[in-house]
Amino acid sequence: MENCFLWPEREILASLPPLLPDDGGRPERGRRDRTSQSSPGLYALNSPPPPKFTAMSQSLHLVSRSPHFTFSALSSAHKASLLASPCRIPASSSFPCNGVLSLTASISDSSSPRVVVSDNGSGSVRAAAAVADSAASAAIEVDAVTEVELKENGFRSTRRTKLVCTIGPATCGSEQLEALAVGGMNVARINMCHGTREWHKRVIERVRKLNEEKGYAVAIMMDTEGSEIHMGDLGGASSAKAEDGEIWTFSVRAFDSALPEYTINVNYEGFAEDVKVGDELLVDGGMVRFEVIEKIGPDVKCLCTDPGLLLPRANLTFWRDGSLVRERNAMLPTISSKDWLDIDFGIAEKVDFIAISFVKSAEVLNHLKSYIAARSPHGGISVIAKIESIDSLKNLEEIVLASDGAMVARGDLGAQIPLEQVPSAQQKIVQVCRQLNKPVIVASQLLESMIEYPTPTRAEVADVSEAVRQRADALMLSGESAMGQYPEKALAVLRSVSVRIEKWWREEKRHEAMVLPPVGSSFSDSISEEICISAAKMANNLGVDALFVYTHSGHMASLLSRCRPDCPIFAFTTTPSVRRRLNLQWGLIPFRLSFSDDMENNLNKTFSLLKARGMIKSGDLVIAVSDMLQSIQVMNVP
Ligand SMILES: Nc1ncnc2c1ncn2[C@@H]1O[C@H](COP(=O)(O)OP(=O)(O)O)[C@@H](O)[C@H]1O
Ligand SMILES: C=C(OP(=O)(O)O)C(=O)O
Ligand SMILES: [K+]
Ligand SMILES: [Mg+2]
Repeated sequence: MENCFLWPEREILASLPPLLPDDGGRPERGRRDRTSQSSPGLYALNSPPPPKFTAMSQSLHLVSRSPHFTFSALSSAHKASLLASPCRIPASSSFPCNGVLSLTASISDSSSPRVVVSDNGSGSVRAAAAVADSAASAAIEVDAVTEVELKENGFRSTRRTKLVCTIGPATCGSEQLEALAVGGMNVARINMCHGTREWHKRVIERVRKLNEEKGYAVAIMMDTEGSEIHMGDLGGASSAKAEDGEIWTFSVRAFDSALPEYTINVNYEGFAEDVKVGDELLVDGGMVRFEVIEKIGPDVKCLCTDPGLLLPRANLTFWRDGSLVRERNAMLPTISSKDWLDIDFGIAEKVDFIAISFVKSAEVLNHLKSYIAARSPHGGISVIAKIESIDSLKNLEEIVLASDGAMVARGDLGAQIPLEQVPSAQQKIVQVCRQLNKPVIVASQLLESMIEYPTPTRAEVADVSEAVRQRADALMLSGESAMGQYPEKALAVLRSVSVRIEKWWREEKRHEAMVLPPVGSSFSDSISEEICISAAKMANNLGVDALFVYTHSGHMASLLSRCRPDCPIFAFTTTPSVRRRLNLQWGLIPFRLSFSDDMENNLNKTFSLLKARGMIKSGDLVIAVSDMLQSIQVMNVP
């Protein structure tokens, strides 16, 4: 028994190179390879399923003849409601006929099986594949980096956790951007708190050009500045050192000429009125601390009590008797007039995501979404709510519900609540997002030391691991990629830690039993949810190689992603912008593909296109779902 534990342990050590641009590790074996698994030790540890393979192929054939198969994929609650009220299925729904009877009828109609369990040699399949082959115009687009990763590692070991990189002076050039794309960046974030719109526009253009010319699908996220209180630009200096015992002046005056020595500009006009003598002033959530000792008109004199480096535009908070002071600054609008101009810029540039800083309630998100909808009718922009204030924690559920996704913005959050409360807040936010089916990004200081050093601390690796283990959709780099010395190395660490922890977690089979409450508002939505939950469960139980989802809006893909299945999810969508936005969601490999309502045709076309590119092979076991036809199909790739 001990050996069984030693073997995989050794494999882990052997395949874990030191901070390793390589995703480390061997390909996880596909379903068919498992039968030839030569090392029984792995299975002794993992305790899954040599017997399952034989049982599985038998049950597949059995299942193909069972008219109840699709039906049993629905939960008993929905079965009951389907039976009780067939007329609730809207006539416009994508069911082939109306209501429940058609569901059973179509299943028992063997010429048009809704549950297709491969009969690989079937002439009709081959003929259809030939048709698909000849339709060479129907090309398929997938991220060039993902394609290489799929081919090299086998698709069961592709990375499920998505990676967001903040672009700054260290990474704004085309070559640096390309290096990040190659390194696995799924989303490039631009922070409107820094730089000019022209600067950001050039970054967007470079990313788009790389996507077009090199076949990447990097999405763009624009992050608003928000109405936070922050310091000015330090008169052009890249930083300033504040030493213990020094007295600095924080002023709301506009200085025409150079800043006087030991003077800091503050962007919030009410600052001098709001602070009181004795308050504690925190720069960047405590990286430097001051005590307010005197107020003289617009100037506030402060004594440095914790020395440190002041960075341009660093965030400021002030505390009284151990609590954050939120006086009039709490009344500042979430979206400032400058933010609205930035949002107009984002809409004009067709960014994929707009992240809103310091969200306090759902109201502002609803307002913004209607603003965007009126100006960008194609609906190509998702709104991400940054959870980084006390108010956003108080109103977490309504905010997440009103958003298209959320960010655990730990930088500012840690300046607004005690640091020791940040981990539980993170866990809660990740969980709420998962339950409400919204993608969630864990951000800030994941690899902070890598701004200066080429290797992360062990504690940072543990922090990244925890976010991956919580199954957050995405991890984000801030200063590490924007202005650090080792942006690519930092990205490589996120990548290798993600892949390693995901694999470990699958092998350990310690999947959390998270209850996924219904999120749909219509009956048709509920059916989609149940189908996805069932398909994901089947995929795990049968050990399938991939889930395929055909989706116009991306919704069905996100429902599958929410289930966090063991196998990757190939998400096919017709729209490039949907494809880019799916890049933020856990486990999804987005493809652009034009497809029809004819699922059999879609599948055959997909199989032949993916086979031609060496991304799947005959015999791979696939489960397919779609938002055109509410069905689950199980088949081997012909
Ligand atoms: N567009 C930019 N131009 C210049 N510096 C930037 C830019 N974006 C980010 N940075 C630098 O990277 C650091 C980390 O980025 P980020 O976390 O997004 O901002 P912040 O520190 O203001 O929260 C910033 O403090 C800033 O020094
Ligand atoms: C991501 C964050 O926001 P920003 O970097 O814009 O301050 C944060 O506060 O953690
Ligand atoms: K910001
Ligand atoms: Mg912030």
